[in-house]
Order: sequence, then C-alpha cells, then structure tokens
Amino acid sequence: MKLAILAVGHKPPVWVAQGCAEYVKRMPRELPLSIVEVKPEPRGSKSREQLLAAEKVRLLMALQGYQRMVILDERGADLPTLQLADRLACWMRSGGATAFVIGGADGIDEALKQQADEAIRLSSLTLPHALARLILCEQLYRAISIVRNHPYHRES
Ligand SMILES: C[S@@+](CC[C@H](N)C(=O)[O-])C[C@H]1O[C@@H](n2cnc3c(N)ncnc32)[C@H](O)[C@@H]1O
Repeated sequence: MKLAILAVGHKPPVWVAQGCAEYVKRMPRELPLSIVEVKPEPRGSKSREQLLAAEKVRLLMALQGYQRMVILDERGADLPTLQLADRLACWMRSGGATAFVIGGADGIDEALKQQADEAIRLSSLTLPHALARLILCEQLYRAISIVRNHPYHRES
C-alpha cells in the first residue's frame, strides 16, 4: 500500500524538509510515503471561499489514484498513536492507496472535507501547515513501527 501527504504549500523551511525526508527514508518498502506539494492559490483580492475552491480543484487532481482520503483538521477526530497504528494496519489489510490532505494557510474547502473518508487531528492546537506535515510524517513512521513491533515506539 502506498501513502502520500498532499500538502497545499510552497517549499517548507529546510528543517521541516529535512525532518520529513528522514521519516520518508525510514518507511518500509511495503509502505512507501511520498509528499506531494499542491500549489497554493495566490493571495490577493479573492475571498477565502474562492481561494479554497481553487485549491480544492488542485487537490482533487492530485487525489486521483488514491482510494482513501484522510483530511488533517484541528477539528477532526482525536486519534491517539496506538489507534492510528490500528487504523494503518486496517488500511493495509484492505489495500488501496491512502492520501492525507493538509490544507494551506486558510485551511481546506468544506465540500472537500465532506468527501473525505476520515478527518483526524494531530492536536487541538492550530499548527502551521509545515509543522503539521512534519508531525504527520513522524506519526506515520511511529504507527508502522508499532504495526511491525519495531522498538522505536515504547509504551510507558
Ligand atoms: C494553518 S492551518 C489552517 C488553519 C485554518 N484556519 C483552518 O480553519 O483550518 C493549515 C493546515 O494545517 C493542518 N493543521 C493545522 N493544525 C492541525 C491540527 N491540530 N491537526 C491536524 N491538522 C492540522 C490542517 O490541514 C490545516 O488545513
């Protein structure tokens, strides 16, 4: 099964890119993780709805070929790490590529959110999208480590 993070945004800071690259590299061969950057709509005189609608079109293009869409949203469901690992194992059994969508500075279009299979949050805090990307990479690596009984994750 393949995983991808579809992130609305330009190149993140170097420390985010390096951190993400490290976790992408650590992912096992049977669960490759890629990061796809989706161009943000240029900010200007457009309304938030117009910006998000334009970004939605680009996200829908990028989502082609993925069978499962998981939206990252601070208002999404709480998914503790062990539950994320359970969910990941379940997705791996069902098969199909999974895309995680991270919005840009203004978030994600409401209609696109309604189309998602799941909406999860990493915290109840609003995170900058680059940081959300890095945390998600680490949590996906942690989750697959749990699934494979790798000692990266330690229970207290
Ligand atoms: C700066 S935030 C956008 C905040 C925007 N005001 C909103 O209403 O969603 C950019 C993106 O980062 C992700 N994000 C930010 N905080 C998050 C959190 N606590 N959990 C999951 N994703 C988060 C979401 O995908 C969000 O669309």
